[in-house]
Amino acid sequence: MAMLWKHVRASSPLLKRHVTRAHLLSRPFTTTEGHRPTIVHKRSLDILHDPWFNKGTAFSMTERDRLDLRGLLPPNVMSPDLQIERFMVDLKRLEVQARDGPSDPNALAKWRILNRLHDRNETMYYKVLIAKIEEYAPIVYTPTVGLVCQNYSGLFRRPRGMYFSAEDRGEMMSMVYNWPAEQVDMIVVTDGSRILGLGDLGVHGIGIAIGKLDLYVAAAGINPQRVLPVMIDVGTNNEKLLEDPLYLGLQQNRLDGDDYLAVVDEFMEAVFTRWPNVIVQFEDFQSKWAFKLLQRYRNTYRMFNDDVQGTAGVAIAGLLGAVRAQGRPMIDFPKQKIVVAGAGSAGIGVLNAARKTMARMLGNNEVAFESAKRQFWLVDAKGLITQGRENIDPDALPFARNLKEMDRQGLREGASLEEVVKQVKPDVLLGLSAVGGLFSKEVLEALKDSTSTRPAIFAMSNPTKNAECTAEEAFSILGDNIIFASGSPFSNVDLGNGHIGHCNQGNNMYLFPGIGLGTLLSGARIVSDGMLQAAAERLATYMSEEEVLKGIIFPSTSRIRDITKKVAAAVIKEAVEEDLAEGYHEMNARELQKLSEDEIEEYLHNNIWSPNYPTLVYKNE
Ligand SMILES: NC(=O)C1=CN([C@@H]2O[C@H](COP(=O)(O)OP(=O)(O)OC[C@H]3O[C@@H](n4cnc5c(N)ncnc54)[C@H](O)[C@@H]3O)[C@@H](O)[C@H]2O)C=CC1
Ligand SMILES: CC(=O)C(=O)O
Ligand SMILES: [Mg+2]
Repeated sequence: MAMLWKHVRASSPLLKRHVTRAHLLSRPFTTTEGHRPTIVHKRSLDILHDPWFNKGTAFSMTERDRLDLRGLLPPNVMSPDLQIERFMVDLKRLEVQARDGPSDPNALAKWRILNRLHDRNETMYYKVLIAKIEEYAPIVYTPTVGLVCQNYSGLFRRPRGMYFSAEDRGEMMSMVYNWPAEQVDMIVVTDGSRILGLGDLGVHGIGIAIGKLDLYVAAAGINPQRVLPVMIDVGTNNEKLLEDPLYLGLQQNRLDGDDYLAVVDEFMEAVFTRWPNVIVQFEDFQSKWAFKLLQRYRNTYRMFNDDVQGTAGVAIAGLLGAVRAQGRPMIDFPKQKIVVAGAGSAGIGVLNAARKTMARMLGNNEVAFESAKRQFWLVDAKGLITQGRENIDPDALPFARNLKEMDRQGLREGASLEEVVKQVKPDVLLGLSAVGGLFSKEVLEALKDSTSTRPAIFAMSNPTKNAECTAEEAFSILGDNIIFASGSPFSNVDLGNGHIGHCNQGNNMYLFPGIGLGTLLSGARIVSDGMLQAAAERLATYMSEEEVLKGIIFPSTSRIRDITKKVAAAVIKEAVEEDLAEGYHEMNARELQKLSEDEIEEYLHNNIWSPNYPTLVYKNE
């Protein structure tokens, strides 16, 4: 974020007056929209160079006069729509020879064009993104964001977000005031240690935090002036980066143990001191720290881990959708046999949530919880995990299979994925391994013997090249009577017999924006398990019976604003029911409790940011 913004403030003073409930519902709290003007303390070129306020050729003549802009822009005043049309001509030129979206060879060039727009005019950038989210989510988010992080030292132009490094110990509490915004609603923080399935990308991983926050703005309508991408740079263990003279981060090995914790603790204290109501989303931390940090902070701060908790919710929704797609009721979920490849933060997060969901359906008692774990077979880099595994990871231990039981199934410690699929004949094969092609021809062939009437394949690893299999591979080997979902988007597959294999995108993008928005507008003290469960259940019931039977278990990204609102409403309701909601701005806890479901929707509708240019008025500071 350009430092020249530092002394600029958008102020929209809240009028002190008696506030009625109807007024609370109807009045947007976000600053830059609606009819009230936005006060700015700069003029002339400074405005044009400020992406928060710049409108480019859309400045009206009166505004040009008022802000000393006359003569600094070409004379033709353009409507926002025409402005976008002109921008699109440039962007579309690249698509002439493009293949399908996800494997688009021009994806990086498109990202550059969009990023330049982001740098000069945020309102227009988000207008484009929201209008064409299906087309540009794969550019600003997975898969292209992975490529961006891998090439970040060359792509880096203007800084965006904040960097807290191991060198900043003792300074973070004051550094946090260098950020120009008085209010920050959402932080996405990473330490760059496991970016998508691409491993340790060090400081270049900030691209993932930027991409996730783009979705917060586009899907959840969080005001872009109140989001903050953060990189915690504790070094990197990536040998290439350690030796690369162009690397932008600290060239030292990652801090570990208490030294590492001290840096993250200091960061959390600093941001919550300046912005006590902020929500912090942890993103792409290596599994080793993902669980520990979640346990360390989740009962004290408003935070959640997207890879552990967001992914779990999306997977639960997808797994329940797969049951419905077999023409069975969701309550049959505890009968599903599920093989999971990948025992990292994402895989274990999914398993814990799936086990709890099954246990709830089976009576919600200790016996149900114990028996539910028998539905899962967990395979990692060393094969099937059993109680015979040496130095077993404590997070995987609850899912380690009993050796005698496995013997009866013809399996052993370390059995290969193919062997496991052959013996178990699972209903679901779910990959969160980060290994592209792991669901090989042999593994998919073995799945043909599944006892399910409609087996499901979730190749959830990102970006596209890390997907466990492609849609084409799954449908060509198993035919169209399957459910297919992937973390990064694939195009539907034409099976040549008049049948189309439907591709779902199974990505935490369907939940994290709604979890964040619901937490923000409820003012929940923490992000509880109940709130996460409510979010997942809302996503699970979003698709109609007819869609699910066609194999469509997740909405298309073009519906992301709608699903996000529904998820946020479910989160608010749950936060109120659990007595965690402390309210947001003028909507206090008591008022929140009185809202009906319709009123919650209205409250949400009125408090989400839309990309419209506000009228700007200059005032001396
Ligand atoms: N679709 C989505 O919404 C999400 C997808 N992911 C993806 O999940 C992947 C994994 O993420 P994490 O769990 O955090 O990573 P991680 O690195 O902690 O875990 C990877 C796991 O895969 C296992 N593995 C490696 N090779 C294997 C093999 N040949 N067979 C079976 N297992 C193998 C490892 O032993 C490890 O347990 C990443 O690609 C990430 O992009 C993560 C979060 C959300
Ligand atoms: C989607 C996501 O959060 C990941 O692949 O890590
Ligand atoms: Mg992630």
